Amino acid sequence: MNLRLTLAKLNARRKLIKTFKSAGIYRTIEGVENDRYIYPKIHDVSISDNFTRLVFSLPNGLDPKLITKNYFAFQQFYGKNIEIKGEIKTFELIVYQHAPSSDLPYDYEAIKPHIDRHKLGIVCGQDRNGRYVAFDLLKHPHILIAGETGSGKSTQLRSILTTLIMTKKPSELELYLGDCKRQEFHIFRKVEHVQEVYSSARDISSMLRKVRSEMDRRSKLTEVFEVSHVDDLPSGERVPYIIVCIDEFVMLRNDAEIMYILTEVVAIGRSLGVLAILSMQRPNAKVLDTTIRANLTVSMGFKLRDAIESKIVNTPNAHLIETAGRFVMNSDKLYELQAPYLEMEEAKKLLNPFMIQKEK
Ligand SMILES: Nc1ncnc2c1ncn2[C@@H]1O[C@H](COP(=O)(O)OP(=O)(O)OP(=O)(O)O)[C@@H](O)[C@H]1O
Repeated sequence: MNLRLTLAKLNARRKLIKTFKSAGIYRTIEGVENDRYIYPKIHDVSISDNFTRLVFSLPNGLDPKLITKNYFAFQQFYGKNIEIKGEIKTFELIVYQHAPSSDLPYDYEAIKPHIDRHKLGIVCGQDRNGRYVAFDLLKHPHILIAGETGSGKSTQLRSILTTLIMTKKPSELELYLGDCKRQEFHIFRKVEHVQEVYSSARDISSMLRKVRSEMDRRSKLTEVFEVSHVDDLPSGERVPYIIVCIDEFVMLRNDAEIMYILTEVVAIGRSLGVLAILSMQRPNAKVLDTTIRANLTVSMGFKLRDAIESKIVNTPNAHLIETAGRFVMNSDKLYELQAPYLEMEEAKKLLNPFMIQKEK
């Protein structure tokens, strides 16, 4: 092996041990004279043109959440362009040479194969290697999208909803949309999948009451047919998935009934095929410090204002993002992704075939 590569690997390994030390990622065994520290074990270091990859595993008994909590320490040592994969014991730290591309025009044909693998595929964006990342909303139910004004969260909502509409039939998916800023969802109003689009708290409240009574009905159906998920109902009883999507839902925080129903949706909706996507500009611990937060299993943190907001949203370092459309996603794993850019006019064109005449 060439000497330069060996040295580079040794350096990367040393830096990782320093990171563990400075972030307190180790187990302490208290001894009579001296305490002993057990650090994670580094199994492999590989270096390619574009990235360095380090694989390590935690000593038994060490809380894996320490890794996500100390994401900043990894960035302090390795720079901003890193990604950490892994869940319980074994993790991969990938240190990239370059930031992800900031130019990713929305391309339905390129996205489709990635979401077709899932029952209810959600397109997220591309990672640094140009790979699309998508997930199944049924497996990771309920999404929080946060970001300050101009960070790209409405564009992301638009791309997620447009993609869902293009991939699912109206008999498979129903959308209930709350547009508190009255800016975003008008383009979906006439789409066949869209049951309702409302802006005022009063209307959104009555829309959510309908969703709740549908949840009650589905709950009874699952009891009668003794199944644990609506997908397992007999074919004659199958129901479409429902997605409740509310842009800037913090504006509704004073409406107790709305918050109550949203809490119910995120707490029990999954097995009933009722899922939520909520967005907010200013993450607010009061609004999120409830059952709602605990049940939103995916967070997408676009540019946030400060470290406190990044912490509330659970997307470390989202406040350090500099580019619109870039975000940190936390769905068990952390990703840094670039969202597809879908302009309003382009979305309208894509939605055109799904428009129907509706009563006012
Ligand atoms: N995925 C993207 N790729 C490149 N540029 C983007 C992307 N998303 C958004 N932008 C740029 O950022 C601008 C603002 O985007 P967007 O309206 O989605 O932000 P926002 O966070 O929803 O802001 P607001 O809360 O004010 O509505 C867009 O007009 C566009 O120029």
